[in-house]
Amino acid sequence: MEKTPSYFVTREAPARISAMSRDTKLIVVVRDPVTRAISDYTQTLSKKPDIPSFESLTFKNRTTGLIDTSWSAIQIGIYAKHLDNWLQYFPMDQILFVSGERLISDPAGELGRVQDFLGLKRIITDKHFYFNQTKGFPCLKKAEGSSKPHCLGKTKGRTHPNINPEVVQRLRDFYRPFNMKFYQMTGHNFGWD
Ligand SMILES: Nc1ncnc2c1ncn2[C@@H]1O[C@H](COP(=O)(O)OS(=O)(=O)O)[C@@H](OP(=O)(O)O)[C@H]1O
Repeated sequence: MEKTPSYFVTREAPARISAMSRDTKLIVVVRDPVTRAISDYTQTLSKKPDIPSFESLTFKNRTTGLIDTSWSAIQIGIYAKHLDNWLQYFPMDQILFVSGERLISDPAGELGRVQDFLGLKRIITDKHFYFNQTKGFPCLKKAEGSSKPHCLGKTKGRTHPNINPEVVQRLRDFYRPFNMKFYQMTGHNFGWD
């Protein structure tokens, strides 16, 4: 498996994948774009501790509240815009949007949707997961080819920095219309607003 959020937001990706096979099934994990942006920033911060604050990168102009939509952490969360681009090449029924929130609260349920979408028998169920209190996330009871439990690594599920609540609110307001459009396009309310 090869995965990166870059595919979803790269303009040329749908045409290229369609040229390989028009029957490709596409799976995209989406989460609240505000949390996503903070998660993205947290990842960059872990590699480059000297970067400016989240708050200062968010705005083109802090006084007017103008958001810097060219900052990739913010740009990636404008899901409706990216989906528009994919729909030029693929029908909606070839794209599955997995809820990042439900992947944590109900991993078996969300993987059930993935298995159905791929036309697979539902092999992965509730029985395969347990909630690991230390990790704070669901983990596999048995990893593939092993009898031991397995959680994702340290780079998944990092603690996010505290962000100024006014900045978070401004971002919520910014994303709301794009989220609404995304819910309409997918026929699914992800519950971010
Ligand atoms: N079971 C389980 N364990 C740990 N983490 C989990 C799990 N399910 C979902 N997540 C969320 O996955 C987020 C990181 O995955 P990504 O796909 O964004 O990582 S990456 O972009 O490929 O590096 C990661 O985001 P952060 O919390 O911001 O680190 C998690 O919230």
